[in-house]
Amino acid sequence: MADRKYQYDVLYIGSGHGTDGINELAKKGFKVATVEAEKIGGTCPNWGCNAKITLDEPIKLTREQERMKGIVNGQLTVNWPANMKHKHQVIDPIPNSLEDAKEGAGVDVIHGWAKFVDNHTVDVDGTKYTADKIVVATGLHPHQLNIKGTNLAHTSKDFLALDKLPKHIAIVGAGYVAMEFATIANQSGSDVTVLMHHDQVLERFYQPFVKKVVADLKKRGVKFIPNAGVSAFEKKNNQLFVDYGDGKQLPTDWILDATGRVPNVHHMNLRQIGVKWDHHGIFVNSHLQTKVPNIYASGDVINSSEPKLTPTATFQGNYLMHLFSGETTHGIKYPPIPTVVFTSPRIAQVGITVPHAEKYDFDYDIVVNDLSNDWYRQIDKESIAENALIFNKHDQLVGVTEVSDKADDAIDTLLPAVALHLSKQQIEQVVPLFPSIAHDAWKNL
Ligand SMILES: Cc1cc2nc3c(=O)[nH]c(=O)nc-3n(C[C@H](O)[C@H](O)[C@H](O)COP(=O)(O)OP(=O)(O)OC[C@H]3O[C@@H](n4cnc5c(N)ncnc54)[C@H](O)[C@@H]3O)c2cc1C
Ligand SMILES: NC(=O)c1ccc[n+]([C@@H]2O[C@H](COP(=O)([O-])OP(=O)(O)OC[C@H]3O[C@@H](n4cnc5c(N)ncnc54)[C@H](O)[C@@H]3O)[C@@H](O)[C@H]2O)c1
Repeated sequence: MADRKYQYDVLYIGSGHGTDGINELAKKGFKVATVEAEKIGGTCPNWGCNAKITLDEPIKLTREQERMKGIVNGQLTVNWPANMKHKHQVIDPIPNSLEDAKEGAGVDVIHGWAKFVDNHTVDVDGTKYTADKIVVATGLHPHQLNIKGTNLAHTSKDFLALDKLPKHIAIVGAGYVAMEFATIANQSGSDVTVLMHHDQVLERFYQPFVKKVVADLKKRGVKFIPNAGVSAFEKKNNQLFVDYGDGKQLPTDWILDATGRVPNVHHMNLRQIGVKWDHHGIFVNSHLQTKVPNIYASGDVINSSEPKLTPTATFQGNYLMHLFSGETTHGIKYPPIPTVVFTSPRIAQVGITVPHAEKYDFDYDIVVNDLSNDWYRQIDKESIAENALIFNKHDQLVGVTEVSDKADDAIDTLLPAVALHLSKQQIEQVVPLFPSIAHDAWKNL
């Protein structure tokens, strides 16, 4: 532990998943604090994963009921205000309960905006705190298009707090946020148009699977405009317009700018104290150390090729806890990080991707399975259900991608095989219960 020349052994800026491990560090006897400018817990619980998945639950249910039509009678519809009320009931208590848990573990929770005074001192709204080590875990904020009328557009955070669902929503971008929110809004009764930058949706995902999801959304009335070239947002007589293409205008009631997220690195004096960053985030070495040796970074704010997701942030936060407590001196070594787009059906993947396996086809075998014929998928009539399994030359599963209503669970189930490089013999020793998604997923290996 550090000498007490500083108030804290470790001070974290931010309180999201990039700071996971902080409670354990406190329980190990370290003096630690977290500074949070907004809500305790950061993006994921308050205006990211948890908030979104709460709104998505009724969407999932209506889709399932639709498939079971004639067996389950009636027509389910989503009541948006009730769905939003339920989201508030589930999500709003989270910051307080996280704060209680932190304080219970011995973490000091400081509310306010942190900026560096020097490499051991942080100023929070006029009060100074000193620490031996400081972790910058400040995350990202939504990118805003630099075009005329940009202030007329809203962010993912605004969507997740909409009291009333607009009749028409224009979504700019075709990534995670665009596709998940297009699914939720469309199924809740809104008319949705997606304005794409190029001609690909979810460009980092296996395109044959993405195309199935897009075709399904189109059937449900979502419109996609490729290569839209959005140039301005306007308001005339209470009506909003998106200017795109060559003089075209899309009338709309609400605009969602879903063009990505950018690092929270400004107004903190990072450059002044020597921490280096660019528009992808803060540069760190394999110990998550910035150019200033006692200052570290964790979570989305890091400039890294790892996906900017909660599991990555949690892994980094826990790594720092082990590093600071002397339990490791090694650099961080990432396991395969899974990811899922919560459309309906979902698209999930982990490990080696299909395009990579196709490019290096001498190293890999790709097995594509149409899962819609599996009896287990037939029970709830999944018609879009396919996976691609990627094996290396030792017959070990090294990557999976799946499109289906159960893709998230199926990928999670197969994670140990991918992460631990299980052999065929080891896989035979895993006996999932039956019937289950785990059994269905493991039987194809
Ligand atoms: C709409 C949406 C849906 C998502 N869904 C998923 C999902 O389903 N699954 C998934 O894995 N990931 C999802 N993500 C991504 C996930 O939320 C992030 O990867 C994760 O929250 C990153 O955690 P973090 O701690 O790095 O950053 P954050 O959670 O963003 O925390 C950073 C915190 O730092 C605070 N802060 C910033 N600057 C300062 C300062 N100077 N002083 C004090 N505090 C400061 C901020 O207020 C913020 O609370 C989603 C993201 C969004 C936007
Ligand atoms: N399920 C999940 O895990 C999940 C869900 C939501 C968000 N997230 C996280 O949040 C991040 C941000 O999500 P996102 O959807 O905002 O970003 P994204 O990077 O997934 O997608 C951004 C989209 O905006 C488009 N775009 C970029 N510049 C544009 C421009 N000038 N005009 C029009 N379109 C433009 C891109 O082509 C892309 O389609 C994700 O990368 C991910 O890390 C994760």
